[in-house]
Amino acid sequence: MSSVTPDFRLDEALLSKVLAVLNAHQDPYLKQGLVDAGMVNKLALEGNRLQLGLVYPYPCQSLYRDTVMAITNALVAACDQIAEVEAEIDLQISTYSALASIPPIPNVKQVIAVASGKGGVGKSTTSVNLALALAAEGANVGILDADIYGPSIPMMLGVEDFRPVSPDGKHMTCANAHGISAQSIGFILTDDQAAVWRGPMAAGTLVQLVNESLWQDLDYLVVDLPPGTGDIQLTLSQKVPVSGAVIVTTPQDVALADAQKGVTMFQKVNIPVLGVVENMSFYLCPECGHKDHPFGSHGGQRIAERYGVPMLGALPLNIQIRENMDKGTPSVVAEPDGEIAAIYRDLARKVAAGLAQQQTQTKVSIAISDDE
Ligand SMILES: Nc1ncnc2c1ncn2[C@@H]1O[C@H](COP(=O)(O)OP(=O)(O)OP(=O)(O)O)[C@@H](O)[C@H]1O
Repeated sequence: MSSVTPDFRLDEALLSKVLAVLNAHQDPYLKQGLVDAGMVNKLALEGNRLQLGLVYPYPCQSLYRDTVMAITNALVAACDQIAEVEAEIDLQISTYSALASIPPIPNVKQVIAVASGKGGVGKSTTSVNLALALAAEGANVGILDADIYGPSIPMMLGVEDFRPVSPDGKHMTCANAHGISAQSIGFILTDDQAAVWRGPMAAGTLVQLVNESLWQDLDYLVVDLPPGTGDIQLTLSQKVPVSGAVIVTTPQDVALADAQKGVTMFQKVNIPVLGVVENMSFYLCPECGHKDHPFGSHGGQRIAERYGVPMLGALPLNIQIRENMDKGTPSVVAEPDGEIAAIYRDLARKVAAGLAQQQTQTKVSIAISDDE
């Protein structure tokens, strides 16, 4: 997956042993050994310390430490010459659009469209938490609120008062919230003004918002589409260089029927569907811990199976998700170590791993010796 030429400075016998150990370590999201995934780009021995360079094509920095620990233990056990491992980990994400005919957005490597067939299923909630989870895993992220008839992202990110300015008379600044950039039609228009727009006008304005915002070197731009599978969604998917789409649904039959339309819409325009998120999937009674399925069960899984796309995750119906949103601090930042944040981060890693790319962003150095 990495385009970097590997720099291996070990003698042949040690090199083959080390590569075998590294390839026996499966990346949980790419489902490949580290060597087969093209992630090993540097190997050198200094005394009994192995210097290891790893390149990730998707953000997962919360897993780095455990990965390095597991690799270190395996290498130390298998190779007498190695007593410790010093790992340097890069994140490289490359520019990619599913439709080669659409030029890339300046400063944006990949665009993830988040869609739902039906309104109110939690599409914006998912978009915001997905964007924040990608950022928490080490990526530079922006979010575009394209939900023209109900722009809720300014409120969800606690930046309702932001008003864009245009330093060059051509582009608009974005809001910064919890470490991500955000742009919304809600920063510019009142709800009443946007609600009366007809499809073509709305779609045109949204394409303008995508292209004329001052994005700052984004790895991912998450686009929160309006609900439905009509003209706006179609125009956006044909005019914006989308890399992949995520479909949000609840387990209810009516939502599922609409979600299926969403999957087929993207498949028709050759945009890969990265998977389905089932929101409000279950309810855990805070008193007795009983798990209930108020909207039915396994609907998202059925859609995923029918269309051959991954099931990305299931979020509970949980009052804290709504309360955190209403306060402008989504669960991923309000309770970063909580169970909800963990589900969103897993979802983010699955989405990003599904997109597969490269370009150096961050460098993290972790050194673990065998006496830890
Ligand atoms: N898993 C959840 N548990 C509890 N409340 C949730 C959950 N997901 C979303 N909500 C709440 O449900 C409401 C609708 O969510 P959201 O605005 O994300 O839906 P949407 O699909 O984007 O809606 P629209 O179609 O209007 O754009 C919000 O008040 C949100 O806080």
